[in-house]
Amino acid sequence: MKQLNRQSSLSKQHRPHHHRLSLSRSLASCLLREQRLLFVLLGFLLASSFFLLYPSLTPHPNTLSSSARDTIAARIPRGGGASSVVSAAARRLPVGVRKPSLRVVVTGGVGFVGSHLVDQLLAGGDSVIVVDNFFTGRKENVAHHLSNPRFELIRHDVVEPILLEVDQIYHLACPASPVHYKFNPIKTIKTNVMGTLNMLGLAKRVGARFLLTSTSEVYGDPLEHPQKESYWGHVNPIGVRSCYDEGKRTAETLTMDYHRGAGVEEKRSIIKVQHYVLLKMPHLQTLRKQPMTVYGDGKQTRSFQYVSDLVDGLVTLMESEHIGPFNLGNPGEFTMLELAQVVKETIDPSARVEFKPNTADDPHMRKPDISKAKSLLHWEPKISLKQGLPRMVSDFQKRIMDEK
Ligand SMILES: O=C(O)[C@H]1O[C@H](OP(=O)(O)OP(=O)(O)OC[C@H]2O[C@@H](n3ccc(=O)[nH]c3=O)[C@H](O)[C@@H]2O)[C@H](O)[C@@H](O)[C@@H]1O
Repeated sequence: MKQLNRQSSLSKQHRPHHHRLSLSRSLASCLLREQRLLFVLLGFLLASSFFLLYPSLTPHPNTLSSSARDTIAARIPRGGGASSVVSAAARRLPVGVRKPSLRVVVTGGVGFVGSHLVDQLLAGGDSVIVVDNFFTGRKENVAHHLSNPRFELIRHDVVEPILLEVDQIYHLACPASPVHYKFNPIKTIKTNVMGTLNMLGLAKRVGARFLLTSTSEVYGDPLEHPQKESYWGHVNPIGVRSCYDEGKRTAETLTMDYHRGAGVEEKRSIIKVQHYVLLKMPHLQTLRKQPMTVYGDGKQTRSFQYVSDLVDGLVTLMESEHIGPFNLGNPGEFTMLELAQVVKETIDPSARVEFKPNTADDPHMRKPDISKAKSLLHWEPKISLKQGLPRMVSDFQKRIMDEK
């Protein structure tokens, strides 16, 4: 009996130990069960990330080779700033992952900005289709790509619909200088409205990204200085320039409406807008040995951007996940008289200035605020007016030679 009691007291003494043991066992088995689940989850994650990354890791025949990168670098003197494009592209892609080749449409691609953009896209390994009606653009601007199998040139007016299978659309087609857009104002507004509608319709149908090149003219004669993207502008809606200013503003409205609508109907379509301040320098007149025309008293201010900086900004914006508008301009502000002086100093000290009466609704000042592009796109122009002018001389001299 004593023994029995001792045993029962012993078993009582051992019970907490047993209890702890069984507790830790059940805890261990529970952990093991959970770990199993953890291992299953880990395996699933590894497998899915492998399959997601696999297509981009597979080398594509058209992906950027080191020699293609050299080609970009070799173009820097002509376009300038291309090295920053390579670094901008590299910034967004993980190490070892190459940019897949895309099919890209550039409307207005034989124009001044368009042709420099085409150079860069082809150098980056993309396939490019240019759609242009040759209103102001010239075939010579893209002649060096005609034998490239990744390049296609279509003579087409964007006011008519066009069907293409593409991944990205850069919509640049538009008469751009006052002389050209005032030449046929009805056609100018038709191009901006119907042309933009047609290209947006295409973007929606094929799920392509869309980028509209707007203009700083949407700010009109601004009452805010410098101009932020949030500024609504001060535009004469019935003046002689409104076919262009209001045309581009409507094009922006359409783009944002398609973006908002497309967010519901077509999730793949990411629509972007941008403004920029134009650079077309230097005065071709100086190179042609003609006097430089300065309208009004020449005290109106403008900002001038070197074309490669702009192209860099356009590509960076298209590749990013941000929706516009973005000011892609150079905040350096000059009066027209200061510009004429810089042109004289850098191109021809004997160049003369000829004053002419100013055109109606000419803006008094223009300077973009680019803080949004700087903080979100990590983009800013690199080439100043003084650095840009000499670089452009050889390019423009070649254009003048081609004209003869
Ligand atoms: O903000 C600006 O100043 C302009 O900058 C660029 O224009 P840009 O390259 O300077 O001017 P052009 O060399 O005249 O290029 C315009 C291109 O559009 C083409 N275009 C013009 C009119 C038209 O109806 N369809 C069309 O395809 C022209 O043939 C030309 O190739 C952009 O293409 C314009 O959208 C923008 O308005």
